[in-house]
Amino acid sequence: MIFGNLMFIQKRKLINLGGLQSWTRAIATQQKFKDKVIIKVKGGTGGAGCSSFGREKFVPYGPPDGGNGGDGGSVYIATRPGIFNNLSHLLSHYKADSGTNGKGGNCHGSLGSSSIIYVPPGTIVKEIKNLNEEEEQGSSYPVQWVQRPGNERLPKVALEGPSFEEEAERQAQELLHSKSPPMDPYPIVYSMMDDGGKPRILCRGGIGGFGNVHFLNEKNRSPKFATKGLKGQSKVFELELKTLCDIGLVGLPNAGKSTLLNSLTRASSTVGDYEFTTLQPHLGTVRLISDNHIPVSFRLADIPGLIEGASEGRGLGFEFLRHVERAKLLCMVIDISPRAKISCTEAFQQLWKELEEYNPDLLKRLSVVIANKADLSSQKQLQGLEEMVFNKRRTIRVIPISATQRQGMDVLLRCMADAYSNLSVV
Ligand SMILES: Nc1nc2c(ncn2[C@@H]2O[C@H](COP(=O)(O)OP(=O)(O)OP(=O)(O)O)[C@@H](O)[C@H]2O)c(=O)[nH]1
Repeated sequence: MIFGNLMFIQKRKLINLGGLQSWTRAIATQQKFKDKVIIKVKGGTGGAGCSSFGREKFVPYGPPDGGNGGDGGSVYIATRPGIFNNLSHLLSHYKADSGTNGKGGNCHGSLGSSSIIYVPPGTIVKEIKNLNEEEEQGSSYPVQWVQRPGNERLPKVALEGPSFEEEAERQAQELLHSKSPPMDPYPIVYSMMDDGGKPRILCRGGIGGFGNVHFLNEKNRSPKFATKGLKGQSKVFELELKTLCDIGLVGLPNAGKSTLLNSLTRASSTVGDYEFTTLQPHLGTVRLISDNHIPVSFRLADIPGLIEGASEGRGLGFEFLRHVERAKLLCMVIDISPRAKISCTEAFQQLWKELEEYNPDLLKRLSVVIANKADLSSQKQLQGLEEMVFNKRRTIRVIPISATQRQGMDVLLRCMADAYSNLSVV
């Protein structure tokens, strides 16, 4: 609690530092954005089998009746679109529940409950380490006993063939192989797409132990041992969000990207009359009905402001361009008001140049140029921009809007939906 208060005071102090005011306010209010995380995942351990014998009135030495232990739960991964925008909600460790032990009277233990890790579509999952690789080597399972076989009293007549211990080990291996799950690919690599949330396995739970009833045979009529449950798989995964959004809004700082995102979606990206208000991408989902009465939905991201020299690492530089690469389509947002630091044609040229220098393929994704702050600008400025865009590529549309006054939104949305639908068809 004291630590919490200190943090709060420190933030207040920072905010009052004159020139840094705007920067710190932005930092203080923005959530963490993570696009790459490493997680450790562990399946649950199987419950132990039970060694017990039936006891009833007039039956003092009944048959073995130890139940099996329950299998440990597994850990799965699935997509959940619209809930998570990035990977910041993930923890560093995930573990499924263990199965419970078997009991006498042939009562089997219950299965450990499995867990599912949810990620946004576009996440790439890679297994980078198998923590129980040594134990999994070879074709035999590492069997552990609740009570070691061979401790029981041996029959008076010497038996031929394998010892109790060897026989029990062979039986346990046979049982485990018959219950073993299908082999998973190694290493696991999944590309998590919007596939209706179908879970995929990360770590399987351990197989539950076998009760003593399984070890009853001609030679050993009273097996006083059972197996312990196996450990669950334990692996380390790297998760990376490759596709951030369907449409990315790119533009110079202060162009009005956040304002536009907030007015088109339910997102609440920080808006401020200063540069670099946005330091991390924010996402929102646009849902609309197309002219053909078909519901269309796409994810829109407000990508932090691009500045001259970003392709050489200036400003948010590579960080910014990495996010741009993850958008399927791009829309440039350009401030066409006379208040803008540079003219709209210069801004367009600068953005074009930076994207081209970083990766010329990015320009192929450009479908719309949004001429924002049209409420403050004259027709002449808009015409100048339209001519320049037309000369660069005829297929790019220029749409004048006012994000604050919500003017021109219908045309813009229709244009975005068309571009997105064409992309989906391809
Ligand atoms: N008059 C007018 N002002 C606008 C319009 N859109 C945005 N603004 C203002 O422009 C300023 C910057 O808006 P933001 O949405 O924070 O700009 P941004 O592009 O997200 O800025 P960065 O976070 O620096 O990249 C704010 O003061 C907005 O109110 C508009 O259509 N008309």
